[in-house]
Amino acid sequence: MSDLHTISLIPQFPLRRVGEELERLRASAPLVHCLTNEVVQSITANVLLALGASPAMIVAEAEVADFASMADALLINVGTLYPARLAVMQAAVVAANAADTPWVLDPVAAGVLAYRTDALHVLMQQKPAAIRGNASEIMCLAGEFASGKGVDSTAQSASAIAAAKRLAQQTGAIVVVTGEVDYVSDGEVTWAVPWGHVLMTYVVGTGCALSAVVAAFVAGASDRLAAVAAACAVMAIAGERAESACDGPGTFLPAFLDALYIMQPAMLKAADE
Ligand SMILES: Nc1ncnc2c1ncn2[C@@H]1O[C@H](COP(=O)(O)OP(=O)(O)O)[C@@H](O)[C@H]1O
Ligand SMILES: Cc1ncsc1CCOP(=O)(O)O
Ligand SMILES: [Mg+2]
Repeated sequence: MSDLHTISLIPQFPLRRVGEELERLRASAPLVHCLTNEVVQSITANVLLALGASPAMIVAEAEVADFASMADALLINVGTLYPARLAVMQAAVVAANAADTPWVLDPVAAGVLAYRTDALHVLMQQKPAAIRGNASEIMCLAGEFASGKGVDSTAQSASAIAAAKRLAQQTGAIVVVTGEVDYVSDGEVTWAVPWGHVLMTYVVGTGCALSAVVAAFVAGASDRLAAVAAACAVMAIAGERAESACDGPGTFLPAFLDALYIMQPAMLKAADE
């Protein structure tokens, strides 16, 4: 089947379900343990707070296992990986799995460098609830010969749909490949999440912050596929609204945080009626 035919058959995730999932997140205000890179600490915490979740960046080796056990979800982002950080991430993942804390993997720059790619191949076998990456990253983890331009993708998300499905089947995780359209798959069912704006790629950390939002939505979710798709939709819709209220990257970020904060579940639910 051609790629174009496959894409045309992928249904759009319904706004009604986005509203329901956002309502659930706001009611539970999940505590999200973030082990992420230095570049995006602030945008990640601010995005989670604007949405109604509680971020905490607990990084000490002596504390991560305990905190991963008490958090509602854990984020592992390898953007600025080095040996001590990897050891801390491994300890957090083991503790999260022991405590049934769902965790999300952001494979920043998978395929670009051997050290992080090898580490990611180990991490992805440790039962992440979700994996969120751009097209180059997802294709690499799925076993294709792919390499981005540093942390950025050199491929379109549509060209990584088959890779996302395969990676979901291999790992048991919900897999998201982001780009102009995000695709979210459990290996059987795949949703398309449109909206968004290219200006989101001119502000560092929108992808990393999305992975933290995926963790927040996965916390306590009874339908993980829907939770992850809703996370993507909320970010994309906020990106689109922020673009229409800003002049460029500098004013995008505050407008984006405002759009997340004022997003109303009831309006999303009514939009499908
Ligand atoms: N061309 C685009 N048009 C609309 N939204 C986009 C576009 N590219 C990326 N996005 C959005 O930006 C966010 C970050 O995605 P992406 O740039 O793929 O991740 P990363 O920053 O990890 O490379 C996602 O919410 C995605 O939907
Ligand atoms: C620029 C950079 N360098 C290492 S991690 C990082 C942030 C990447 O953020 P994102 O994947 O959200 O674009
Ligand atoms: Mg990224």
